[in-house]
Amino acid sequence: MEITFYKYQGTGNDFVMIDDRQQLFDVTDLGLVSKLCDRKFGIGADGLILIRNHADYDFEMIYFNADGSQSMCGNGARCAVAFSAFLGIVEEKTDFLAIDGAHQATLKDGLVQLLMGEVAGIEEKAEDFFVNTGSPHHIRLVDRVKDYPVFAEGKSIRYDDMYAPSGTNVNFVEAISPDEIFVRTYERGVEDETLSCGTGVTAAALVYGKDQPATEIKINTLGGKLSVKFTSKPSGGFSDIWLIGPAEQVYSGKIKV
Ligand SMILES: N[C@@H](CCC[C@H](N)C(=O)O)C(=O)O
Repeated sequence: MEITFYKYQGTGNDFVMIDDRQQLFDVTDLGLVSKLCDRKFGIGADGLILIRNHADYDFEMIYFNADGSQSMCGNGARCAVAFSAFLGIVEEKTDFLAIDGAHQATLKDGLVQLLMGEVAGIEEKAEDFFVNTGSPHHIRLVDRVKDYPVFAEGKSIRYDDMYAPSGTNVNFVEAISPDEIFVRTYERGVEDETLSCGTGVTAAALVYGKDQPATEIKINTLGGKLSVKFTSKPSGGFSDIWLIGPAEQVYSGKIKV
């Protein structure tokens, strides 16, 4: 059998995208997901996304990490919006469904603005923080993040007993100015540092932004620039959280499986 795929990237977080409106992809075949995401034996990607029809939404995004596990993916969702526009399913605005619920998004000139789910609050974890932005994120503020041992420290926190059994993603954040940060992320399910993580930078922006007057934080990642806008609630939670950044088709092809 051959599968037609499209490869997308959003600030270097890369995804195999499949138009699965015919529902031909076996979502229980996690070995196939891992194989397609394998950088040596498959196409190679941080994750795989299926676009399916949904009765109440423009489309449904089904996201898998490279190891076949599932969670919400912010950069993947931005790429799914761009891919759905490419397929002619949506134009400049969309309402779609993901694993964590309904999302709105707009697409203009290759830039996708994605409305994230509301965040109930930020948990303190000793000197660090934990936020769920659709996926779980541990946040640590550090100096000189470019020199930080992201893989070693990220892996150790990801597997710490406090997050067992499901684990967490881990973000290391350096303050650049009152409205700008640099974020590096160790991703659960990829089990490595990725060039950018959308739900991760969103969590980092909320943790950093809660102590700043700014309501929009500019984000630098190894894969490019994003920004996050939000409204703080008196309860300590956040609403109207927008993740903004580019999403691009890189190539398309067919793979024998
Ligand atoms: N890269 C994603 C996050 C994907 C999910 C994560 N690895 C998890 O399992 O929680 C993003 O852009 O948000």
